[in-house]
Amino acid sequence: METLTIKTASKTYPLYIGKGIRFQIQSFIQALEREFSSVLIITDSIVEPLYLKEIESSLTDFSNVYSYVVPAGEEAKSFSVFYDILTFALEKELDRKALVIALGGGVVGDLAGFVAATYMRGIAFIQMPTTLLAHDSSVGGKVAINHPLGKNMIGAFYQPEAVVYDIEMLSTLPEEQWRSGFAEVIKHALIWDKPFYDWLQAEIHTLADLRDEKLQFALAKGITVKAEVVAEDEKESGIRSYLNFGHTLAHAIEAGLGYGKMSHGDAVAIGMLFAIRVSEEYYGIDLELQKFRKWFRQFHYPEIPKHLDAASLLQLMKKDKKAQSGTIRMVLMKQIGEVETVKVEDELILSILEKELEEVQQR
Ligand SMILES: NC(=O)c1ccc[n+]([C@@H]2O[C@H](COP(=O)([O-])OP(=O)(O)OC[C@H]3O[C@@H](n4cnc5c(N)ncnc54)[C@H](O)[C@@H]3O)[C@@H](O)[C@H]2O)c1
Ligand SMILES: O=C(O)C(=O)C[C@@H](O)[C@H](O)[C@H](O)COP(=O)(O)O
Ligand SMILES: [Zn+2]
Repeated sequence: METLTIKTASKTYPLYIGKGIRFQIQSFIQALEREFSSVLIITDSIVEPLYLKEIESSLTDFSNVYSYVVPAGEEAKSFSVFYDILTFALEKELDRKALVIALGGGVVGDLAGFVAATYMRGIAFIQMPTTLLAHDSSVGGKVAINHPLGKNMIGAFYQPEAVVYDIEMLSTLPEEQWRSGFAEVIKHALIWDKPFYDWLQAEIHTLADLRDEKLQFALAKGITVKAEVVAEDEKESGIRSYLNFGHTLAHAIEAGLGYGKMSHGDAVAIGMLFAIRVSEEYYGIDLELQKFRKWFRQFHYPEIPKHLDAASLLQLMKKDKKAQSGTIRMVLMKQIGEVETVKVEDELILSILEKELEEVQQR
């Protein structure tokens, strides 16, 4: 097991990563040296039959352990599910000393974290990520639910007490979730760490290459990038926006298609290629987009859905949280490992979106 330390302006907490460590959850809670009155585990309907009992039975010190199971998938990051969990917590008379455990992927982490952030104005929570993608979502304290008009529009910055990442649980992930999560690993390398990107290029040719030591190495590297960024800028007043590389278009695609129709990571992969293309035009440089496309194709990321329309995507991109006074701000790449967040004219975005859609329609 490795222990990383996540330092932010509001809180410093441990991230434990290793195989089989879910069974040690009780000792990780003891290490917090705090008294908790009860535990509320929030999980989803796919993770529940796989891991919930193991976690419940490992919580040996508590007599009050409650579990709440939400439907699997992005649709659970909704007002109605959020409200139902709060109702459940109130009915069970959870008090301010209750502890929430988010057992699941990014959906459960974001949702349960937002429950913890708002219940009685904030109670403690622990992230127990179960997906590859959640190496990103479980760190840094962005918690949120979606609005039909935009992704993660209602949320908070609220850090967990600890992250317990048992990567043995990734063994049950379906192929498309490995692909989705790997997009955020690539993102972390692209925005911050060229040697890590070179290592990924050299070592990871198919998703099956992400095994054992390579998996833990890649995750620890990705988490380290995220940790370094949020250590400098917890609440996204500056460089934290780099973590949004690829997300301006990704979130527009997710909202435009309807939440859950395309995985977050697939949308981010499309969004990163788009951001690289915009960067080439914006800076007048050659970033060798075709090489990125070729590498991404090896993992079978989808293309931009051809039935989407450029003008509607542009409107959705204007709702992005980085936008200012109706002007889109995107994270663009100058070279691998170096990005910046800049205002981009609608005309440039629209023309590249139109070209992308035309090219996909012709294939
Ligand atoms: N807060 C952040 O900083 C941050 C960062 C990145 C992404 N996100 C958010 O995270 C969400 C995506 O997270 P995700 O990709 O983990 O999606 P997810 O939580 O929906 O999980 C993907 C699927 O895998 C299933 N699953 C989870 N763990 C499993 C396991 N161990 N074995 C088998 N199946 C399992 C889930 O039930 C679900 O069907 C999006 O809502 C995105 O906006 C947040
Ligand atoms: O942690 C961050 O900051 C990120 O931007 C990480 C992203 O991968 C993640 O999808 C995040 O939820 C996006 O945040 P948002 O503010 O654009 O909703
Ligand atoms: Zn993301």
